[in-house]
Amino acid sequence: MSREATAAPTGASAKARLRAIGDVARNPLRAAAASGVAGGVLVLPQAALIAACLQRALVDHAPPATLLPLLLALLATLLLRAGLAWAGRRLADRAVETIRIDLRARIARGLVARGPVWVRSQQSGALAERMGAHVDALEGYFGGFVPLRAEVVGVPLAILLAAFFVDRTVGLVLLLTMPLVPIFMMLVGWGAQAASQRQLQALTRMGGHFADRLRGLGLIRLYGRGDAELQGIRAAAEELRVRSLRVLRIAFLSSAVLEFFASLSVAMIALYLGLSYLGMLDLRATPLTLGMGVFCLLLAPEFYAPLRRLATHYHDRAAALAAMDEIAMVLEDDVPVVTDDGVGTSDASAPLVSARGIALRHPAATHDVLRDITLDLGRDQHVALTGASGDGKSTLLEALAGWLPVHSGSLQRAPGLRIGYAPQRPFLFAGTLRDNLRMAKADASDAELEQAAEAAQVMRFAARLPDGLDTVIGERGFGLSGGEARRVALARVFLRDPDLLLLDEPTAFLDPDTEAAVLLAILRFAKGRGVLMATHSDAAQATMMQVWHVRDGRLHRGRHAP
Ligand SMILES: Nc1ncnc2c1ncn2[C@@H]1O[C@H](COP(=O)(O)OP(=O)(O)OP(=O)(O)O)[C@@H](O)[C@H]1O
Repeated sequence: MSREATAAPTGASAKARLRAIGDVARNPLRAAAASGVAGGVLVLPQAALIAACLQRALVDHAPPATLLPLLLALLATLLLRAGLAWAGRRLADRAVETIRIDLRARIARGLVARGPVWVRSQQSGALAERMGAHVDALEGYFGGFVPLRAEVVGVPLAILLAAFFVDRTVGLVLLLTMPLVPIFMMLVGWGAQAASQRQLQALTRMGGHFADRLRGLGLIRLYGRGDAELQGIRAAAEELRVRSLRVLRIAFLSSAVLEFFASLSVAMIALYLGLSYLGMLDLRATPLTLGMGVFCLLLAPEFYAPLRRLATHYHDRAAALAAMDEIAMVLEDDVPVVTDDGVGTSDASAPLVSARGIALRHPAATHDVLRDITLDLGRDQHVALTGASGDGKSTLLEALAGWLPVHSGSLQRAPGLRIGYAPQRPFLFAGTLRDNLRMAKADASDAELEQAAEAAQVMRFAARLPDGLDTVIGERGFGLSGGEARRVALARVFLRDPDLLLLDEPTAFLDPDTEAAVLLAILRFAKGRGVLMATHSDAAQATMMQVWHVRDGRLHRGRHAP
């Protein structure tokens, strides 16, 4: 039997999750970082070659032809650096694309695993934001920040060593100013993550708000609420603007801090070199040549260049951490899992589903809709489920179908059980009726589709449509009546060839004639299968062997067929 069990949330931090997500593109990310470091270190020969050219041309007065090899080597270095930068960019882009695709797939799997009841409890616009804008918010982190991390360590270290080698004072200035930069960046970064999180939450809220209002546009017009709703959208957009500006302010501040320290230390080096040339400062054992000075001056800004680039991506890290917290809500990792405990039996008399003392509660609700439900449903057991509106019939069907995890107790299903569930509000996609039916069985032949449509009385209305089953219907079944949409859902159940049919008011909205035909089709199809049918219809109840009632949160057994 399969059993529903709740997996403990992993509770992983956003940082650990980001690391795990980056694992799918570990190699391109490493290669991008390596080309960044190589390109950065090449600044040493580049500066050395420029310095040597100037020394020979201006101080040694060497003939121009002798400079040619140096100039060619310089050109080769520049080309190599450009090539490495291009390759690094390509690799980082490829890594970002891989991560994006993988993450979106994981979010989709998370949504599927959480089930339609959970998804229904969320704002669809907010979910779309998590899949769209929030995933895109990781681009700057993986495409910019991550490859730069290695560069920030490797390149300044190489430059520092070279500077010490040429002039100890210059090396010392670089060494002393270096720690100031990360310290200030960290101070700024503390506020950045919280601000990014608030910005993303505002974005989620606005997306959710907007998508909801768009869907209910007809209703908004009907009740003349257009202006009031516009105010709501304006307020959500204003909140987003304020929070985005706060994030930008922090980003600019961190860049300004860095620029300040970088400029200050370059100025200190320039001052030291100038004073040395003028003979006003003498800290060296040997005289300072023009080439040495140029080399140091060229290297000084390059020393801070990776850090400056990292600073521009520093708020990307904060944004990525904030986005990760939002995305984690819909990832697959923390979803209750259905495990197979292997106690099932192929015995035809064994129940298809078996519940022991289950309590059912909707996500975010504070009380159980149903409690202490114990039931077995076997093959050839046909049960009508009745009860007052809102007493929990649909809730029980959703739990048996696996859409709603049980709150407590145990629910077991026979291994490999095929369930056909026709919900009260079936979801129909924009497309042809035929496409909508084929969802239940992708490889169904046209004959199979037509047979299922005929049995579920879909052909009664489809035959009158201009293109029959090839008629295009709108999103959520636009263009079909409530009764017609339910018959499409029933045809899907027939196509699925299930062991257990869970039908939620399949004959609601139908005229007595069509209802009788639908009930007959269900009965014919139900042979050798289990059926639980929620219904308010006396005619539907009369066709079932047993009637179960839900009342006051409990299940009561009723009539048995003779
Ligand atoms: N997503 C949800 N969150 C919180 N409560 C919910 C949610 N969905 C349904 N409920 C509540 O659960 C209770 C049972 O609802 P359910 O749809 O199962 O009733 P029902 O017996 O099928 O009603 P009907 O005959 O009108 O279809 C109702 O009080 C309803 O308000």
